[in-house]
Amino acid sequence: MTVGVVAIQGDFEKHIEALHSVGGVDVVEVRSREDLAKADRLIIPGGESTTVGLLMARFGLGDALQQRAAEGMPMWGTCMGMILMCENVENRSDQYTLGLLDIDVRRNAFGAQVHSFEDAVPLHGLDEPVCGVFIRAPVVTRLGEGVAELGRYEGQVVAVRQGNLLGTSFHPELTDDRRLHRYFLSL
Ligand SMILES: NC(=O)CC[C@H](N)C(=O)O
Repeated sequence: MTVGVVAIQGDFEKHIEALHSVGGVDVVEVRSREDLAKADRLIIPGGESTTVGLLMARFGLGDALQQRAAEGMPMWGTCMGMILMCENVENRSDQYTLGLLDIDVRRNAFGAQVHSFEDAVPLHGLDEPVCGVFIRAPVVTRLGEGVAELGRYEGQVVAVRQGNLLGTSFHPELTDDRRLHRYFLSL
């Protein structure tokens, strides 16, 4: 199995390290349609969603991603990745998104970079909570019919699944807990 990690900007190297520590998969950095063609599933990391969205649109990677998602490719967006996968950014409605997850999000919902924090987040299907690292994190403000809520923090939805598509507000790649990476690889 080859896992693509979008490597345009952001903390993609942390996801690549996490995948190597889980083992048993090949990893490809995805910057172009050609890179994407080598991948069986895809992680979109944390970063700056405005910048990465513009570059994805410009290089035609966005269209290719939409096509692969429609064909059933498992994809997981963490923080920026979930923002890019959403239908609409509530507090920035002109922002380019891929519209893969039938959700709306609010960006920077817990405040600025200096308000970054870690805390325990209980998730459906996991016995023990994960350590959620929230860095200018979004929350999900609307869930479409086919979208399952996987977890909340302070009453806000911070993890969702829609078929093979996964979104988390926080950054599991910045912890040593690999349960979510394993879960994603099992989809
Ligand atoms: N850690 C992150 O990915 C931050 C996301 C960033 N606040 C954005 O809106 O793009």
